[in-house]
Amino acid sequence: MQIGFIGLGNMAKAIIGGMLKQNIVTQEQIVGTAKTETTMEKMRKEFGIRTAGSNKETAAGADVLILAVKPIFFPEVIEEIRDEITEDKLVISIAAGKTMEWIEKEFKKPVKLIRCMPNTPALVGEGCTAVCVNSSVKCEDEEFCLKLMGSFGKAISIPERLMDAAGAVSGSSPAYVFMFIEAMADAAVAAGMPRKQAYEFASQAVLGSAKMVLETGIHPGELKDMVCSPGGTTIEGVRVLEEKGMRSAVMEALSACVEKSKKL
Ligand SMILES: NC(=O)C1=CN([C@@H]2O[C@H](COP(=O)(O)OP(=O)(O)OC[C@H]3O[C@@H](n4cnc5c(N)ncnc54)[C@H](O)[C@@H]3O)[C@@H](O)[C@H]2O)C=CC1
Ligand SMILES: O=C(O)[C@@H]1CCC=N1
Repeated sequence: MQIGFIGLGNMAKAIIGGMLKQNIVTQEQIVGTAKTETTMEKMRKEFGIRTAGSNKETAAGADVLILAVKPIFFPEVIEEIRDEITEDKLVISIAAGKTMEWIEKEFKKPVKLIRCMPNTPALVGEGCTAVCVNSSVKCEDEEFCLKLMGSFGKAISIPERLMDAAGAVSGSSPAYVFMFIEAMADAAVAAGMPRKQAYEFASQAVLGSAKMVLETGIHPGELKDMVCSPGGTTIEGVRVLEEKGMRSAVMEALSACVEKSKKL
């Protein structure tokens, strides 16, 4: 089984790093291409994977081909590899916004196609990938894809109409969570804490809170109430967050993300 990557940027790196860490595939099974030789050299050094001389070569040698370039480059990449995509090959797109119907039309022929929306926490085995498939994909291909994407976190099948929402709440949301961690750490630094320690506290609090939601099944609102002692310190912060429109800001941000995805 050869896994090909077209595009070796942030997301491909996270997926490759995650797959190798979990021993789901070996370095010898991964081949990829990027725009520049510098990127490919870095990937060979960092992950020990192979790189090919062209996208065509990567596509030709791959049983499973992951398209990991920016959505805007899809037409030129598909044009380049079209002839190499035989009906036995599984093509996985991780691009935001590009529907399976649009991608298949670009290929100008039926393609065994899976659309995924991963996120960068894949790199540390805590990714979350939304998966949907087209009608050419067999049950065992979908199972295989869920296993592959599940090797570096969770993999969840969803209908394609939810892909834009998945992009916001999962694909993009790590960026918003990192901003939240930075902001909390900045406040701790302002209150005198050394920066390194501030990141440690803020990150562990986010990790622990997320675990509580996932593992206890208790509603996030109830978990919040458990932190707010009557007349205590936390509720003062909650009051300020409500006053500054934190929930609304987050909802507006994710809605903007969904809208942008629909336009890609
Ligand atoms: N970064 C993220 O957190 C996530 C990204 N995605 C999707 O993943 C895809 C890639 O995004 P990033 O990794 O963030 O982008 P990036 O800019 O970090 O990487 C893109 C890669 O594509 C390569 N590339 C560009 N044109 C090429 C061509 N003609 N042939 C071969 N390689 C080419 C570049 O050299 C680079 O290695 C996008 O479609 C994005 O929507 C999906 C989920 C999360
Ligand atoms: O910003 C982007 O377009 C990609 C898609 C999801 C996360 N990053």
